[in-house]
Amino acid sequence: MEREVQRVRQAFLSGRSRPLRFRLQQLEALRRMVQEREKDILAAIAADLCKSELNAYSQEVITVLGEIDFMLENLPEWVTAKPVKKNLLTMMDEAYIQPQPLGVVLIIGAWNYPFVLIIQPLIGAIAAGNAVIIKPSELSENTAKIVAKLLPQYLDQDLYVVINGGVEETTELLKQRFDHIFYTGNTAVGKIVMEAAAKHLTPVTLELGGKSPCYIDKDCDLDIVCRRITWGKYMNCGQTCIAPDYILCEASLQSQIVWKIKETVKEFYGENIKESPDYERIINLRHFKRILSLLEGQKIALGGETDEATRYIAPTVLTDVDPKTKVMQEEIFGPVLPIVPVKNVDEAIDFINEREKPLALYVFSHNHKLIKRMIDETSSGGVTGNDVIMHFTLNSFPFGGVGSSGMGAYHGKHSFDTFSHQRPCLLKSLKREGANKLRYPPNSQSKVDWGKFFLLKRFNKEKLGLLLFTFLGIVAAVLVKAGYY
Ligand SMILES: NC(=O)c1ccc[n+]([C@@H]2O[C@H](COP(=O)([O-])OP(=O)(O)OC[C@H]3O[C@@H](n4cnc5c(N)ncnc54)[C@H](O)[C@@H]3O)[C@@H](O)[C@H]2O)c1
Ligand SMILES: CCCCCCCCCCCCCCCC=O
Repeated sequence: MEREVQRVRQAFLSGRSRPLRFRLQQLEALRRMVQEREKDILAAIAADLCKSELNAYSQEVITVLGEIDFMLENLPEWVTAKPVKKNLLTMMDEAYIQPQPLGVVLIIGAWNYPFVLIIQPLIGAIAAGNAVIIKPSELSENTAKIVAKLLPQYLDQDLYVVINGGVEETTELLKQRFDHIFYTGNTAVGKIVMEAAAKHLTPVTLELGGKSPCYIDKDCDLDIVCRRITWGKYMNCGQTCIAPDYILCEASLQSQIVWKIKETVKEFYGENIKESPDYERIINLRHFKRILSLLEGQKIALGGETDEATRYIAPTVLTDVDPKTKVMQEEIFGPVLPIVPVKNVDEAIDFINEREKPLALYVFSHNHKLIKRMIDETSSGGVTGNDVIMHFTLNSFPFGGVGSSGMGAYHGKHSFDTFSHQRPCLLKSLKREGANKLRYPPNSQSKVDWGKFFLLKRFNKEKLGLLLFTFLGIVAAVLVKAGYY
């Protein structure tokens, strides 16, 4: 492992990942890979998650292709040095910020969207000029294998390396020194990653999870609300980091919500959900059993049917859920939707604020002021009003969590920034030494007064007179030199 990381570091130190032309060429090669090997990639995702190729394409490949196009279009502008405002002490100098690559980056992916969750950060890391080691999730083994097979056929083989394996390999990998670690997965492992990173003072981006609430106000169109929630909750069989985890609403709305979700489930997946190409399965038996255990003692208002052999769990809704029960203590990450009755929006806000900060928050209402209030008085990684999931699709947004749902963010320019160091560069001349005397010892009150003037723009009357006098002297000298006198 150590030798592998060394090999990637040597490739980075060769400097070839830095030129803009190289980065663009690698991103174009990555796009070619996705387009030419689309069938293989879709088949691998399908095998891992029992997902139709159409769904794999629209949930993963579209995002990847959109991100590459966006980078190719904007990267030439992002890599350029940006001049900054100067103060009176540096007004004659060159001052700019130069984004530079961090070095060797480790990307650790999760299994639930196994392709996009490693390739989207990879795009950002390449765009910023880094070398990258990618560790796909071992739970989505087909995607892990195809990525390890394809990447070396299209990208620089020493700069971008895939290492496959399980907990043992990841643990070994985390002992090495990286310049940044980008981890996607659960919060418990996030802590392990951060602890390992701390040993080398390596900065981390942690894309974690949590329970994303969904508040439904009584002033809204319940047909539309339930259609949108059904889409976001049962997509990928509920195994989406930003899926609505639970609903908060007035108790009287529950029966209508259940009825409308039931109708929508029928509309989306047909009478026989098991036969639907649009309904996925739980990733493995451990997660299947974990989700089933969340149903114990609950009032099942819809669904609840399961099949262990195929790891099928029907779209399920629970009503009158007690917040103290297990289903409300951990992220569900499956097709189970609890409804927790609250009296009003005040109680909903308190409910959210008494818990860990979620990755996403959803609010449904005709009342724009209520949505704004919910945003102002709570905290979450991202928010979508009157819909779910959709903020993920906008690459002008930073995507990430806050508090226990994560730290740092990516997508579009935010990925470029995450994998770059914003290096301040000040270029002075070796001339004009007279002006520098001000900061050299021995110090004096007069020097401090001039320092206050130059840096804080604060001056006393005496200094103002002197300054005016100096200024008039300079003007007179210029006029004399120009031949006016
Ligand atoms: N914020 C996001 O963008 C995002 C996206 C997807 C999933 N998630 C979250 O991830 C969670 C689901 O993913 P998961 O954690 O089950 O995925 P997972 O089991 O695939 O684990 C994620 C990665 O961590 C590694 N890992 C697991 N145990 C480890 C250990 N003990 N030491 C070191 N590395 C270890 C795995 O090899 C894998 O690469 C959910 O909480 C979900 O909300 C977040
Ligand atoms: C054919 C129509 C395209 C619709 C686009 C909808 C995109 C949904 C993307 C969902 C991906 C969510 C990934 C979240 C990562 C965390 O788990």
